[in-house]
Order: sequence, then structure tokens, then C-alpha cells
Amino acid sequence: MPSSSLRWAWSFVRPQAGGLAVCFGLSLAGVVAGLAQPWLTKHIIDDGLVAGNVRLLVAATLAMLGVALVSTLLSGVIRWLYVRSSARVLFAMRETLYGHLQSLPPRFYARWSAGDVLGRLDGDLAEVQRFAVDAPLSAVNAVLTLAGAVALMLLIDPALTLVAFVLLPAQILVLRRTRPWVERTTRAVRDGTAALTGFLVQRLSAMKLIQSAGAERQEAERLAGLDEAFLGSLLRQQMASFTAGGVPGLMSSASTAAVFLWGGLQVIDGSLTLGALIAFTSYLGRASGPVQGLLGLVVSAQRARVSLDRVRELLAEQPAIRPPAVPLAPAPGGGALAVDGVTFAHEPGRPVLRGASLAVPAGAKVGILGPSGAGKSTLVDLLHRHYDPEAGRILLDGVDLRDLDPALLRRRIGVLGQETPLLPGTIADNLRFGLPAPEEAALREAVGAAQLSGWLATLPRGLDTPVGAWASALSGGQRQRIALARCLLRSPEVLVLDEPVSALDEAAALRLSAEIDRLFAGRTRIVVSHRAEALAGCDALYRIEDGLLLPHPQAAPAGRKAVA
Ligand SMILES: Nc1ncnc2c1ncn2[C@@H]1O[C@H](COP(=O)(O)OP(=O)(O)OP(=O)(O)O)[C@@H](O)[C@H]1O
Repeated sequence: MPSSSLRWAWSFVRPQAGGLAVCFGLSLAGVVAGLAQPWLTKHIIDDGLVAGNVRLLVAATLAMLGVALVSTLLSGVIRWLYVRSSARVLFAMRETLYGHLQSLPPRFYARWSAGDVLGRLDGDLAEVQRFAVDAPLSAVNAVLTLAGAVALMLLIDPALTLVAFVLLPAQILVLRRTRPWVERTTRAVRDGTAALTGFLVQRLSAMKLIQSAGAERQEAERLAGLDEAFLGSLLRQQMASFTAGGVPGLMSSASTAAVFLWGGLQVIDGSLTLGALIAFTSYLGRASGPVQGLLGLVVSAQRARVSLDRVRELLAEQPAIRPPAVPLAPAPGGGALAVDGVTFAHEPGRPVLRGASLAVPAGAKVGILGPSGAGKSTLVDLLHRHYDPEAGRILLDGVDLRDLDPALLRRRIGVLGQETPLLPGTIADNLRFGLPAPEEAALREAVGAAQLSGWLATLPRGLDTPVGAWASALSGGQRQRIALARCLLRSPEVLVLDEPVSALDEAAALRLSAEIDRLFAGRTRIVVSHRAEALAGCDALYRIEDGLLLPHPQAAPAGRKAVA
């Protein structure tokens, strides 16, 4: 495993080192208690039963009971401490990864399937955490048990101990040979899980389309096809893991059989007591667990390595913007925007904007027209600093967006887009989303201005209606109005409207546009649309053509009402 990956995993384990160290210490006590039992068995048989010593028999049996009690208590405490530390490691990893995902641009979310990201955030992280925390604990446990058991076995019969472990080098060799196979098949299973989760996430959100298109059977068959492919990789991975674990396991059983044969012959000729053979085989049983465990750790290390690589692929994705080390204070100016020679490409060599320029005076309403795919949404994303221009700059009141605190910039420039995503929670939660704690009065005012009051009055729980159950029951207009109220609550200096009324019928679109004009009168507005009539009433019109922003003649049909 590359050392940088291990360092990354270790940085999450280190803060839990205290709790884990206590686990290690208690495990040591547990190992000693575990190893005492076969020794007591030996005394019970040889010195109690065979010698007819009742006092020793009772004492040793009581001691055995005490040891069992201590072992049980210790394992309870260890489990509690272990789960607490281990879960904290997983949570810290997941929170770090989620923080990173929050810094990634829309481009990332367009390229990666939700299922793939989820798979890495869930299954892969859990695999890494299991290895990072379980492995050291099980390794220490296994090494201590093994060392103790082997020492006691050597004490009982050195030659028999050699017989017990003669196949160990062969077991290690099998594991080394099967390693690439296990890794390859594990990656295939992880990828298959991601494909399945991705399929389900996409299909569940497009169920209405599937039903309308009558594609239920076709989609069910697709799922069955994915399941079939997944089963293939799962079986291959299981076979690889089985071979890597099962063949050495078989060798262990052969060693145990040899010990019984050799040791049994010694008991028959009187050179070994029956109690000693029973204790020896009991230690061998206790030692073969750790040997299997240590060999199994190699397999789980291989699986963790695949998962760690997959997690680090996510971490390697770069944010598109870097916040300034010391943000500049916003300049007073009332929201004048300037796009100055901006060039930007989503993919190398295919610029969407090439030297585009535009000046929007404070308080003006400017329309930007462009056919589908011209780069309108890309321009909006640049204005909201989801990306930075490759060349040129965008200025808000004369300050480069790159010099402003991104959170503050996104508060000052509001975007009302085509999509109006709602999060689980109440309607009020959705309105307040991202704001510290707006006054109740401000909330009511925004609701009134967005003309939501009438509709909310018909809901038994009003603003406290949970959106989760309702989201899909909300009409396009209701969603748009929630988005508008959310925007009003944030009171941006500049409002960017990216086809915000495209989901509405013409009459509703006209009404909402007129309201937006009234509510944001005097503030800078940029309206983006592919329809010229949606841009009537603008102070100036531009069109996006060949990556440039060119002045466009006012084209609203005479007598038509202004549309924002
Ligand atoms: N994440 C992305 N990766 C690669 N190319 C992209 C990405 N997003 C947009 N593009 C491309 O950039 C170009 C401009 O897209 P954009 O979404 O800005 O156009 P638009 O004018 O807003 O179109 P529409 O009116 O259909 O929304 C298109 O060719 C699009 O395919």
C-alpha cells in the first residue's frame, strides 16, 4: 500500500489512539486469561482426575470459572471501547470526504454517478476503516495469542510443535500467490456494486419517465442483467478469497491431524501424558485461529487497498476554485457587474466562452439570449463562482470575484434557476436554508412577497409542512415561488435569472416575471433565456454567439408585456 495512503488512513486513527491503546491493553489481559484455560485443563486431568486429588480438582475448576468470568467481562469492555473508537474513525473519514465533495464543482457531479460516489462514501470507507482499526487490534491479539500458545506448546513438547507448524511457509506462499487475484476480483465487485447502486439511484428518480414510456419491463431486464454480471464478479471474488483462505485452512487441518497421530502414539507409549496432549491440541486450536487470522489479514489488507485507492480517487478530484487567503471587503457600488474578456472551457480545447465581455451598470436589467448549448448556464456558473475563468475576469463593483469570500459573493449574487431543488425538512427549513436564523417577520414578508401566503393558508401545518412527503406533489409554480421567497430572504444585490419561468405556462410566467421585476426593482438583474420574448423590458440585450457576448437589438414584439 503506498505510504501516502497509509498516512491518510492513519491520520484518522491517531486521534482515537488513546481508546485503542486501552483496547490493546485489555486484549493482552484477555489473551493471558484465554491461555490459562488449557493449562488448568491439563492440571485437572493429570493432577486431579488421574492422581485422584479432589482438593486440586475443586480448586482448578473454580479457577477455571474465575478465568472464564474475567474473559467475558474483558471482552464486553473491549467491544464497547472498540466500537466507540472505530465508529469515530469511520465518521471522521466520511465527514472529511463529504467536506471535500462539497468543494467540488458541478462538472464533477455531471461526470460521476451518484451510485459510484455513494459506494465509495459507504462501502469502501467502511472497508478501509475496518482494516485501519480492526487489523492492528486483531494483529496484536493474534500475535500475542500465537506467541503465548507456541511458548506453552514448546514447553509441553518441542518436537510436536515443529510438526504443528511445518506447513506454515507453504500457507504463506499460497497467500502471496493469490494476492493479485484477490485484488483484481475485489475491484470488480466494488465497481459492480457502484454500477448497481448508480442504476437504482437514477431509475428511482426517473420512475415517472419509466412509467410514461412503458419501459418497466425493459428496465427490470436491465437490472436483472446488471445483477447477473454482478453475480459473476461476486462468485469470482469469493472463489479468489476462498482459495486464499481455504487452501491454507486445509493445510492447518492436515497439521492438526498429524499432531493427533504423533501425539497419540506418544501417549500410547507413555512418553506424554493424556492431559498434556489435550492441553497441546487445545493450544494448537488457539494458535491456528491467530494463524488463520493473520493470513486472513493479508486478504483483508488487499481488499482495503482496493477500497483505499477508490476513496483516494475521489480525494484526487480537484475543486475548481480556491477561496482567497485574505478576502477583500466588498466595494460599495450597488451591484455593478463586469465580465471582462472571459474565456472558459469545460473540456480542454473546446472553449464555451472565448474573450466574452459585458458591462452591467448597478441597478440595470440586462438580457442574455442564446440558443441551447451556447453557454448561458456556464456564464451563470461563472458569475456564481462555481468555476473561475481561464482568462479574463469578472468584477462585482470593481472587485475581482476571485478576491471575494465565495460564501459572501453567493449571498450578494442570487441565482434563480430552471431547477428548484428542495431538501427534506419543512417549507420554512427550505426557505431558511443556508441562512443563520432569519427573523420570523422577514420569513413571513418573503412568503407574502412571493405570493405563497394564500397557498400556505390551505395547508394544515402551513410553513411547517414537511417537504419530504410533498416535494413531488408541489407544482412547478409552487416550487418557483418557494425559490423566489428563498431568494428574497437572502436579499441579493444582483439577481441572475436563468430561465426561471421556463417550467410555467405563459400566463403564470408573465405574472411571476412581473412580480420579480417589482420585487427586485432597482437591483441589478441579468436574465438569461433562449427565447427573445422572455427578455422584453430589459435595459440592454446581448446574445451569446461563438463564445462572445454581442449586443443584440431589442426584439420584443410591440405591445407585449415585459417579461423578466
Ligand atoms: N460539465 C460539463 N462538461 C463538459 N461540457 C459541458 C459541461 N457543462 C456544459 N458543457 C457544454 O458546454 C456547452 C454550454 O453548455 P451550457 O449548459 O452553458 O449551455 P446553455 O446555453 O445554458 O444551454 P441550455 O439553454 O440548453 O441550458 C455545451 O456544449 C455543453 O455540452
